[in-house]
Amino acid sequence: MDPTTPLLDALPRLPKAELHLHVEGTLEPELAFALAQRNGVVLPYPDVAALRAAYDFGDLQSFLDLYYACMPVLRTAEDFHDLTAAYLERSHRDGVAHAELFVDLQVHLANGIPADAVLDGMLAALAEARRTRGTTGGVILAVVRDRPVATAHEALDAVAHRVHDLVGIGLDSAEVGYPPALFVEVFERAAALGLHRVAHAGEEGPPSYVVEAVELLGVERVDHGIRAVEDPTLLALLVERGIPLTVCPLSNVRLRAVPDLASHPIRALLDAGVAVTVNSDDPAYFGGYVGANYAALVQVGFTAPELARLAAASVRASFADDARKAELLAQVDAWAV
Ligand SMILES: Nc1ncnc2[nH]cnc12
Ligand SMILES: [Zn+2]
Repeated sequence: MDPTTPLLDALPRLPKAELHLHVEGTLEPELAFALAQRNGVVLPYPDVAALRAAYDFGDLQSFLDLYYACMPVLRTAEDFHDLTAAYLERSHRDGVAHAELFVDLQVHLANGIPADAVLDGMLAALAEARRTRGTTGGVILAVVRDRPVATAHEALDAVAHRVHDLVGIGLDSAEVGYPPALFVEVFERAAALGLHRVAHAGEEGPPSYVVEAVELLGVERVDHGIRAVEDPTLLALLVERGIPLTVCPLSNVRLRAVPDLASHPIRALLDAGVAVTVNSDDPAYFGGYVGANYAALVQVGFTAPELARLAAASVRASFADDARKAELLAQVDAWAV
């Protein structure tokens, strides 16, 4: 027997929080075509096989082009419900007990979809998952940084009447050329509305973008953040302030942010004392849900106690309430291979 088999078999029983997950990045090709048919939308690919065959990315932008090309199939609250429900069901099988989902609201608004349809659909699926499986979580409004800043304010305007339905604000999409400094006012507004703050930084962009996200946007977590490894002063800042990174190993390989898993900086980040969590980013596109990301770490030598520490870090870094965190941390503690 492969010596890693018992650990791989036990991984789904390890309770996890998934903190870096784009709901639109869970759109499997089969669902994309089903929704296209339901809504009379034409996808720029003839069939599921052709769409899946296009999943060969050279960098973040080549992925984003395809990701945004699929988004027009999402039109109704039912669509957002079905997408979110499919993710929550799938990730439950990987042991996800708490999930915080990004949504690119600006893009849906630009496609003519009301904010309420997006949120109603997602929240209905989250409520069902809570009722039927005990899964907790929420929605993070992701600011699409390569669209005009005014449209980020419009997205905030569109949800201001129900801001309690969101857990936070984030920052995603094409990174290089769109530094966090451009979004100071948007994040100040979100903070005044009581939202938690996170931002993608240091995925493809330089370590200085991570510094800006921390110092100018006041983020509580950094999404990706892997290029922080290049700057010892920044690493010390992340450790001192206790700012976790939501790392997505398979995403980084698929988008060629790193050459391969063996050279991924996750080990160096952990050795530096940074709080690291493991997440799937856009699992429909990157070859695996969060379980596959943990399993990939097993292949590069991570042990059961190390994976349990990563899961515990994900719970601590989440925006779940203290009682829920304590409950999940006790479950992580009790996990045995
Ligand atoms: N990996 C990623 N980086 C930036 N924006 C994204 N939107 C969806 N996935 C993303
Ligand atoms: Zn992301």
